[in-house]
This record gives sequence, structure tokens and C-alpha cells, in this order.
Amino acid sequence: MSTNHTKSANRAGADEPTSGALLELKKVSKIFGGLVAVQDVDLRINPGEIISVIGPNGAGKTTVFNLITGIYRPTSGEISLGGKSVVGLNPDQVLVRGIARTFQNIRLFNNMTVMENVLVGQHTQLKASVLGSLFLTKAVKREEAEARERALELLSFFGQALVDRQDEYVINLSYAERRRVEIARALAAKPSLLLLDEPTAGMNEAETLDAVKYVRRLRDELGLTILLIEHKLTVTMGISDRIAVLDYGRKIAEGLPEEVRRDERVIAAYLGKAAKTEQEAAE
Ligand SMILES: Nc1ncnc2c1ncn2[C@@H]1O[C@H](COP(=O)(O)OP(=O)(O)OP(=O)(O)O)[C@@H](O)[C@H]1O
Repeated sequence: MSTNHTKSANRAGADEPTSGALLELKKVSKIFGGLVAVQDVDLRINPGEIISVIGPNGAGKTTVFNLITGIYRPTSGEISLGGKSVVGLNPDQVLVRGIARTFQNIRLFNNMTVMENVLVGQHTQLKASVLGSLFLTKAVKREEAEARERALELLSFFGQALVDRQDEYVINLSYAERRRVEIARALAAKPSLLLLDEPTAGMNEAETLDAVKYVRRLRDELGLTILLIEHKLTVTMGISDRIAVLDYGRKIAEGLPEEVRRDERVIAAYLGKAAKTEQEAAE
């Protein structure tokens, strides 16, 4: 174990005071049958941070996201948001608590428009009763108008293009545009924490640069705290306040980007391979 690793591992050590974290994972494990997908993972995310989770394929990154968002229940360990446990809540309840996410494979309703997709994201915020919706009462109409206005505001975060294309079916949008709509839909739930699963996957260089800019703006302008899984090293190294590295379900390092970059275990487990893959892709 390198010195850097020891130092960075202590950063999230059990002895540190745990108050003030927005999200905290304590010794979280997930076992599928006999397979340990995530083992004793500790992670603290402070308000306003951008934290990346990296690691080789199958390291447990997506499982961590699924545990945080209530898709899976941890086999053991504790997950809390603002000091309150979210273990045992279903994904909708976790969303109401303030954790929204996007998916590795974009999950939008392709047979619905851009606007409709963002409106769906607001369902946790709407108050109208079923009866009210049935008879389109004044209150319902007002709520609907407000929801549309807010959806437009969210789309305009990404510039005018999506506002102009609000009535387009999402299937007709480019991949990068669909990613933006998916984030707008996540924002519609008014989260405090946003989980982005490979936000630049499948994007070209210009689209990736654009995505990096808006991820920063999500934090700087909207005050969101962001946890992301990202394979592109140029993105993670440039955007993250801290990086946590998983390998075979365990967190093998955590620290500032430059600390993680120098960590021998990380280089052996991931960075060597990842850097080579990026270089091969560039050639
Ligand atoms: N529902 C499941 N049932 C059984 N095994 C699972 C399940 N979900 C994940 N796993 C296993 O858990 C391990 C971690 O998978 P996970 O998808 O979290 O890795 P990852 O780091 O996100 O990988 P990638 O970078 O390829 O997306 C893998 O061995 C995977 O096969």
C-alpha cells in the first residue's frame, strides 16, 4: 500500500466526525448470492462537492448507485442523507428525500416529447388529487401551467436548443441532447444530490467538454451536490473535488485527483489499464 493510499484512505476513516455530510455510506456491503458486489464501502459527500467513483468494469460502481437510490437494499451497512437513514426506502421515496439520478443507458420515455419527459420528473412535486385532475379544476390547471413553466426553466439551463425542441419526441434527439433531457428530468424532482452514471458515455470530445461545463454549473449555479461514475480520466481528473476508487467491490483509495493519480494500487488496478485504453482510443 502506498503512502498516498494510506493518507487518502484515512480521509474517510471511521474516526472522523460524521456531522455535516450530505450523503454518508458506512460499511455498506451488497452480496448477490455468493458474489460480493460491494464490500464495506465508506463514503462521505459534503454539500457542494463533486465526487467521482471510478474503477474497472464490475468493480461495483453501479451497484453503489443502486444501493443509494433504493433499487437495492444493502446486505449490511448504513446509508444516510442529511443524517437520516434512507435504507429500506423505495426509489420513489429516496427521490422525495432529495436524491435524483440518471442512468448508464439513458432511460427516457421515447414515445413522449421533451416537455412530457420533464413533466413526468415533477410527479413527486405535484399536489393535485385524482378527482381534481379528472375535472380539470382551476387549481389543477394552474398547477399544470406552473409545471410547464418550471420544465422550460430546467430545459433552458442547457441553452435555447431544448426549449425550441420541447415538443419533439425524444427519440429524434441526438444522444447528447437526450442526456441533457434526462438531467432536466432528474432536476424536476428538486434534488439536493444528483447521481450521474457515466454522463459523457458515447459523447464525442466537444459534447464531453460541454457536459463537463454543465456538470460544474449544476453545482455552481444550482447548488447541487454531485456524485458521478465516469470512465473518462480527463473528465474525472478535471472535474472532481475528490475521487473514490473501487476494485472488486472494495474502496481501495480516496482522495484529491492528483493523490489518486499517484496511488500505486489505483495505477495497478485501474489507471494503468484506463490510461492505455484512452491512449488507444485517441490513436
Ligand atoms: N442484480 C445483480 N445480480 C447479481 N450480480 C450482480 C447484480 N448487479 C451487479 N452484479 C454483479 O456485481 C458486480 C458489480 O457490478 P456493477 O455493475 O456494480 O459494476 P460496475 O463497476 O458498475 O461495472 P461497469 O463499469 O461495467 O458498469 C459484478 O460482478 C456484477 O456482475
